[in-house]
Amino acid sequence: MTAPFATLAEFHDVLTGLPGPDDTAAAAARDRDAQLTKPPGALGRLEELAEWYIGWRGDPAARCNSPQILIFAGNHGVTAQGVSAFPAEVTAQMVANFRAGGAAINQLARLAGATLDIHALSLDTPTADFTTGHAMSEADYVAALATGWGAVSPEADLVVTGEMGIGNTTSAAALAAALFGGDAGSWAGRGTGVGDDGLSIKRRVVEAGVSLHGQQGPLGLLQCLGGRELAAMAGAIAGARAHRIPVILDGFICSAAAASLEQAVPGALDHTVAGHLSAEAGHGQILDALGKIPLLQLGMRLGEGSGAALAIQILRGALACHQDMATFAEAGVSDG
Ligand SMILES: Cc1cc2ncn([C@H]3O[C@H](COP(=O)(O)O)[C@@H](O)[C@H]3O)c2cc1C
Ligand SMILES: O=C(O)c1cccnc1
Repeated sequence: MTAPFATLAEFHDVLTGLPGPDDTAAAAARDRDAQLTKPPGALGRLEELAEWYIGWRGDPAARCNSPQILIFAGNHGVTAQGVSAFPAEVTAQMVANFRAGGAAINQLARLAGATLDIHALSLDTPTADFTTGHAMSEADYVAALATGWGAVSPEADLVVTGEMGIGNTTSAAALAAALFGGDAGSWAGRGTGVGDDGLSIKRRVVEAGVSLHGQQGPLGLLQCLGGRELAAMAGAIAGARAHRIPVILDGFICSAAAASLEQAVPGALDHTVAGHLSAEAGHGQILDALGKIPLLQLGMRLGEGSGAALAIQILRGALACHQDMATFAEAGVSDG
């Protein structure tokens, strides 16, 4: 679908006007849950997950049959400062690997029966180094938001947003630091595995980025400190909501990009859940600030949408129980 915005101001307006959940469908889900053959609350978070999903789909009989995993790839000028354990060429090499089926996300997408769409965003033109200027011009930024928005398939019933971009944990750390405050350097983690020297550089880079751009508003911060793949994830998260498609967020980078939306328009992430808690330092702080409790905690720190892809099965478990369990009346089980 073509994006209904051509400027950042228009994107902000669109974000403000996106639909909310269907309270009637959510109430029907709550009502049915109370009749299912289990003690009240015994399925724990699966119960709220089913109600959340059904509310956003607006359909009491909703199932998750057609998940779509989107991977956006971008390159970062800031890598020249030595912030990653891997060279920038790896971004394009991994895009080729995704297309050939050889990455972790290919295996997890196949298991989930999800479509996997790869969008490489101007890999030959890295963003500008955010310690000296805006990472993206407004035109580049809006184009990336629009790519994300347009990548969402209206036929999907769930979206997972993932990314690939060497250097993007530095970008995400700077964005989170600027959005949430605190000691800027402490938002930097080891990413692909930088040593102590690399981590010191990262901390200084994050501090420099925050001191240069920290006065921007949330969507301006995504332009100044983010990357094309972060902007595209944000655009896809917003675009999914326009179709009433719930979203499972992935790790640190995805959550930082998503947080810009929530800071710009509170409630903008209500149609999302956190798929997992990444091992990257700072992810827990972002999720706490967003009020999101991750579904999984597996010590993963990969990105690519991998943690969120695994969480699809948790959502399916919630919906299978909700839709297919017998009620007390149907099964002839005495209720409490
Ligand atoms: C082979 C390989 C596959 C990956 N898949 C995801 N990432 C992850 O690591 C990168 C971020 O870490 P940093 O900021 O330290 O560069 C991103 O591309 C992210 O998706 C990968 C990284 C590598 C090396
Ligand atoms: O949590 C993530 O998204 C992450 C962490 C480290 C490296 N790449 C991605």
